[in-house]
This record gives sequence, structure tokens and C-alpha cells, in this order.
Amino acid sequence: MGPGPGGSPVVNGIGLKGPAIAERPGLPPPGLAPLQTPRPPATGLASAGCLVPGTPSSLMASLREPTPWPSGAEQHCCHAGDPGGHQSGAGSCSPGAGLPALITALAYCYLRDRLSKEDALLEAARINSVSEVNRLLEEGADVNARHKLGWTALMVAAISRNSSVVKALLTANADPNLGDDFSSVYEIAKEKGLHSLEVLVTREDEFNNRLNIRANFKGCTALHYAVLADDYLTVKLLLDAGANPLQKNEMGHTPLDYAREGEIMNLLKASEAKFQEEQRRREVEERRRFPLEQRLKEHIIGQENAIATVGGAIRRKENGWYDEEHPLVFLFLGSSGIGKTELAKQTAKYIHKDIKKGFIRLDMSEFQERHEVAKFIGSPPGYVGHEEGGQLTKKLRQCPNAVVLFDEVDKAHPDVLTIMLQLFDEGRLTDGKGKTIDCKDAIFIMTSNVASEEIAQHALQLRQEAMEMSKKRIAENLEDVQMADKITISKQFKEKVIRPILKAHFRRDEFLGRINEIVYFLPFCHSELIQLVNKELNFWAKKAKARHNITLLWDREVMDVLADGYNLHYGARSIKHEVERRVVNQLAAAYEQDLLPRGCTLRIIVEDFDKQLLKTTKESSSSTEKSKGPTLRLEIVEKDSKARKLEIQAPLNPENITYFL
Ligand SMILES: Nc1ncnc2c1ncn2[C@@H]1O[C@H](COP(=O)(O)OP(=O)(O)OP(=O)(O)O)[C@@H](O)[C@H]1O
Repeated sequence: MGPGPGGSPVVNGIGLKGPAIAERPGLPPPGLAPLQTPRPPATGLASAGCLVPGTPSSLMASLREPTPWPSGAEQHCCHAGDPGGHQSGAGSCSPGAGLPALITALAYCYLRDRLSKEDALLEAARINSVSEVNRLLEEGADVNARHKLGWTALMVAAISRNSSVVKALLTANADPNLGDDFSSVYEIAKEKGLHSLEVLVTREDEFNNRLNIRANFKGCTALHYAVLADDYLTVKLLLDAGANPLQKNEMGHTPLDYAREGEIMNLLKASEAKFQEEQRRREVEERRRFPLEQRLKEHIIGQENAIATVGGAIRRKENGWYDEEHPLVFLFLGSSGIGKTELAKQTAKYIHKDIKKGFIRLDMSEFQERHEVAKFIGSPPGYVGHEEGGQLTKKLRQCPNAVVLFDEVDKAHPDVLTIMLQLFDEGRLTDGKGKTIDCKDAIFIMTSNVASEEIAQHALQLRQEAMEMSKKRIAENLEDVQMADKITISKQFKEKVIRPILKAHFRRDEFLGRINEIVYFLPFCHSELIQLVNKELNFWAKKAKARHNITLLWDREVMDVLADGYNLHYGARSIKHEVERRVVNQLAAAYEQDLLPRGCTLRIIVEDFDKQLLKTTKESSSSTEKSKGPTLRLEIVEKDSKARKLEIQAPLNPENITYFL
């Protein structure tokens, strides 16, 4: 390794050119290499060549003719350089700075007025012009703006070892934890439809010319770059400003992975420990202010008892009020499409930042045969698939404290259940290769539709009773009217009805005994259905706005009609389907028939709203043909607030079609 610019030791690390990084102890990432003999620093003009659209690459090439790099030129230019600064100006570069520094200064002055504020900020950060950086920030340049290829001014300043600029940017609230969007020259060229040479030249001239063009930089923060540049002062400034030393780039490496032995490595190690403690404290505080239940309710409609049960168990675990010898085990019961999977997913999201690893989902209907045990935990030596490992064990090894969802557990073969029982009992699992995974910290959630019919009927009956009670109390003018929506499954029903069904199905008491909580999911009541309809319509309204600049409006009547499409057996999915069938199909047909002017306001309305007719139809069980009942139509709201109904041509208007149940 030779001296770097300004005589500092040349740093290697991610993507820096030269021999393989593996040659240096303590630097794991592949494809990383030390600095090459440096190319001459890019002139501002060369940078400009890349910024000015249409600049021929030959011009860039000619500007990039190698010239000897005068010793310390970068530093001279940095300090005297302030080339954009009016006080010092280009001419104030010290004589020792040499020709390239002078060219940089002159070019910057020339370009300053032609660049956007943000481009100028990136360039000023690169050439270490603190006064220019401050001037641009005062004029309102966005401190976190990105270069068109992905990096921020803070990253440029960090890789360029311009600690004064780093300080100025951090004072102006630059985010030290933003990751670079620049992956590699080839990736970015493909992504942006540019010539790879153009991308290479831009990266070298406007960011840094000593990085390995083949390496992937995506997700590298200013701290990664400061460590790569081996700049203690910048590393310290960034850490003091809240840079996260644990943040990984896309390759999964933290800044520490790129640090050389010495003071930077020591500083990073100390900060990691401090940051972890601080992060834990912040998380506790955030959870206190914004509890799990509240978060879950943002995504899950109704199911309040289920949310409270899961929330309570997770809180006990998080605060150390649990049996640490065993993992938490839940059994979610209820019919299809009522939020069992969603609740498991949201719980995993709450516990793990990396949801990909933190949420493991296995469909247990894939483990119905005895031989499929091998698929679950891996085959023993000498058997087919031994090398592949098991579906569960492979994933659990990556994240032993994951939230694991066993969907449709009732379908699993009894031998698979035996393994699960061992897992729940001992909190560890031995795979086909004989390796044991400790997963006492994992959360296991099983779902099942067993007894779902009984649960649904019981809930409907409870609601009916609650409704009648409310009516009676209203009639008697009593104050404590019970809400029909808020019902709780009784202990007696659980013991007398559900437990025997589960026992008959799983045929083992010890299996049921290892479940910490059986969680009941109930069918939606009318007010929950209205919320589900609203959620769906909002989803499509957002799409209509974003894709076609169309504003979509509706009122309560529309929601009532759509809520009527609820099917107990399909849950929220039936509402999604109803909205797509009755509203989105019409929107698509109207769009195809060119009836929707861009930027228009559309209202969904109910035509022939006759609740009585609808009621009669629902009640007549003998008829298989569903009466059309109330029809949903679209109308355009004109500028003068007058409405005009859309005449969607048959057969495309789905509301003109007769449906059969
Ligand atoms: N209570 C709810 N609140 C909001 N959305 C819900 C709710 N229940 C279900 N959904 C939505 O319906 C879809 C299906 O839900 P989910 O996968 O949770 O069903 P499930 O109960 O696990 O049933 P299944 O066993 O059929 O998978 C998801 O898109 C989910 O977002």
C-alpha cells in the first residue's frame, strides 16, 4: 500500500483497486482491494462534462488524459481551493497546488451558475469548499439530495476525507445513515439506460476514482466511506452525529468490516457497543409510547381479543416475564381470510427489522406424508437431499429467534407433529446433519381451520344475543348498552366444544399442553366490514390518483352495498373480491371505453338502493339466482358540481350481468 492523497496511508476496503482484499487480515469482503497508484484528481471541468447532458464521451476522455498528480495537490486545493468561494476565488490556490488545482477552481467558477443547487453542493463537497457548501445550504439546497447516480454530498465528502465539509453538512442536518443507491458501474448503467463508460467516468470524476468498478456499493453509508478512506476525524464526526455503526450495506457488511487495525477499529468497536445499548433504550421507549397492540390495530381490523392476547404474551417475553427455557407457542383458530396470517406477519415485523429472515412461513399441507419429515428438518447422511438441509432448519439457523408460522398445522403428518412437540418442549432442534439449533427465543404460531365453523356460529350467536340485549336496553332507556361488536368467547365454550375437537384431531394432550395461548379469530361484524370496504376502496382510490390522476369518491351507502358481499368462508378476501368485481371492473371498462378524462373526479353511487329487496333476496333460500338488488354506478362530477352518469357499454358493465350464487 502506498501513500494516498495528501500523504495519508492508502486505504483499501470495498471496491478499492489493487490486489485482492483477502490479502489483508481483518478485511473480509470479497472483491475489495487496496488503492492503486492514484489517477490524477478529476478536474471540475471533467466533472462538468458528465453533468452537462450530451457531452461527448470523447471530450470526457480527453479531459481524463493522465497527468502527474502533484503531491498534496488535493489538499492544497481543498484549503486554498474554496474555488467557488468569492473571497479566496480560484486565484487563491497556493502556487504549490499546481495546474490541476487551478483548473478545478476555474472550472468550478465557470460551472457554478450552470448547475442546480444540489449538483453544485455535491461538487462543492467533493472539492472541499466549505464556504460554498455553506452558501448553497443557506440558499436552500437540499442537504440530503442525491446525485443522479445515487450518492449524497455527505458520502462524497466522507470518501474525499473532507472532514470540514462533513461537519458543515452534519450541522445542516445531513442524514448520516442514508445508504448509497449506487451499486456497481454495470448495474447502474443497466438500470439507468446509460453507457457503462459514462457511468464509470461520472463515478470516478464526481465521486472517487479509486474504487473498484466491479464492487457493489449499494447501501454504503458515509460512515462506510469514511472508514474506507481511513479518516479518523470524519469517522468520529459521523459517529457523534448519530451514524449507526451497525448499519450494513447490501453486501451485509458494517463499517467495522472495512476498518484497519488501529484507532478507527477501536473507535468503531466502542461505538457499536454504545449504539446497541442506546438503540435498545430507544426501542423500549418507543414501545412504551407506541405499544404493539396499537401498531397491530393499524393493519388489522377487528380481532381485538386476538391482538390483546398476542400483544400481552409478547410484552411479557420482552420484559423478561416469561419462561426462558421454552419458546412461545400460539395456536390461531378461525375461518379463512380473517387475519391469522396477517397478525403473525405484523408481529414478526414488529420484532424484526429484517422481515425476510425474521418471518418463516411453512405450509404444513406440504408435510402430510411420513417421508416428508426429511423435507422439514433435512435427511440423514446417505439419503437423498442430505446436502440440501431441511426447510425449517435451514431458515431457523439464519434467524433462531424468528417468528415461525406453521400454516394449516392440522394437515401435518403425526411424525412431523412429534418433531414440533420436541421443538416446543426443548426449544431446540437437531437437523439431518446432526447439528442442533437453539431456538428458545423463537415464536411459533400454528394456524388451523379446525373448529372454525363452530367458532363462527358461536360468535354469530353471541352477536345476535348482544344485539337483542342492546335493542331491549335502548327500548328501556338504560345507559349501559352493550356493543354487539364486542363479544368474547366464553371459557365454557372453549373447554366444552373446542378442546374436544382439538383433542380428537391432534390426538395428543401433550401437544395441546405445550401451546401457550389458543387465539380465537371471529367473523367480522358489520362495522368491521365497513372498515374493510373502506380500506379496499382507499387502496384503489390511491391507485386511480397515482396512475390516472382520477379522484374517486364514495359514500356510506356504497360501503353498505359492498359489505353485503361478505362471505363467512372467505373472510376479508370476499370483500376484496367484491370491490374488484363491482367497482374496479367498471373503472377498467370505463377507462377502456375512453369515458374517463384525465384528472376527473368520479363518484361511486348506489342506484335503486332498496334494502328491503336485498333483504328479501337474502332470506329466500329457495332461489339460486341472486336478484340484482342495488346497483353500483359511476358518475363524473363536473366542475360546476353537476353529476353525469357514465354509460358503460354492455356487456362490459359488470353491474349489468346477472350473477348466480
Ligand atoms: N382482520 C383483518 N384486517 C385487515 N385485513 C385483513 C384482515 N383479515 C384478513 N385481511 C386481509 O385478507 C387477506 C387474507 O388474510 P390472512 O392471510 O391473514 O387470512 P388467514 O386468516 O390467515 O386465512 P387463511 O388461513 O385462508 O390464510 C390479507 O390480504 C389480509 O390483509
